[in-house]
Amino acid sequence: MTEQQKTAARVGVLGARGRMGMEVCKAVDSAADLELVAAVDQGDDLDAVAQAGAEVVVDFTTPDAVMDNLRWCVEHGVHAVVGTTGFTGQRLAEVRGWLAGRPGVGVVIAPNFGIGAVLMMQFAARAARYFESVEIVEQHHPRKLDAPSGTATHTARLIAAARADAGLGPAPDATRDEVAGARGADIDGVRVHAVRATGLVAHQEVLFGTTGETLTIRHDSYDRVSFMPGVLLAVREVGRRPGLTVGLDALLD
Ligand SMILES: NC(=O)c1ccc[n+]([C@@H]2O[C@H](COP(=O)([O-])OP(=O)(O)OC[C@H]3O[C@@H](n4cnc5c(N)ncnc54)[C@H](O)[C@@H]3O)[C@@H](O)[C@H]2O)c1
Ligand SMILES: O=C(O)C1=N[C@H](C(=O)O)CCC1
Repeated sequence: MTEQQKTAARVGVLGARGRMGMEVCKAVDSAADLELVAAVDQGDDLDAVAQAGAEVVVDFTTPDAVMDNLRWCVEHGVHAVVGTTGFTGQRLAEVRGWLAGRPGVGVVIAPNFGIGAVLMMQFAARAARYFESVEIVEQHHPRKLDAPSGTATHTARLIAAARADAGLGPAPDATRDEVAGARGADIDGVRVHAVRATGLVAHQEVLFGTTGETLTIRHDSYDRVSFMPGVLLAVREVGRRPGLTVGLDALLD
């Protein structure tokens, strides 16, 4: 074992055989200051993570699995970086409840670890107050289990909060006859349309409109490697941030 390995942070990956998990294993393996000590997937025993002495766990599993995994991490004093989607306000409150009993443990949950995607969400939140209309179109690969995406849901919530702060009412929409779903999902009053097509990875457009002009903010992840700088940043930072951090914004600043 080299001197560097002795001081490297010990990382476990959950969902290690999945699309994101495999990419995370490669990224951790290639980082001189991190050591991949456990790669766990469905059916494997989580105790392998404890036995390997993991200090940080990265979870890219499924919305059905992630809460049990996260609870296990908090109970075992292991910091967690979570990219898995499906986090409602209720789920976040539950995680905060677990963390209250383990004040030294840090958890970072981010709907999108792409730096460009984080900026796209920030730009959208900043623009929201100036436009009476807004809709989100997210586009992903067809093997994605959830719709709309976690990123689109998070963006819609940020926009809705900014609109409420600015005293904006509902966006104008005269639709009277609708084939179910034609106007997309309603997330806190913001319409979100989900496209699934082979060849796509992860893409999102936020379309704003007001009299005489529109503004489109678009982000594209063409490769899952785009998420890795954000994931590694969170892995390095999570132990210095006890409690729950939602989104990558605080870590970038
Ligand atoms: N935050 C981000 O930047 C970001 C980026 C891409 C994907 N995601 C999200 O990450 C999640 C995974 O995406 P993916 O494309 O890698 O999916 P995937 O289906 O390729 O991988 C999920 C893996 O988790 C495994 N798994 C299921 N239950 C498990 C359990 N209990 N313990 C351990 N492993 C388990 C599956 O067997 C599979 O290998 C999704 O929720 C997706 O939306 C987030
Ligand atoms: O490929 C996925 O699945 C992705 N999920 C996240 C989401 O739902 O927002 C992030 C982008 C990729």
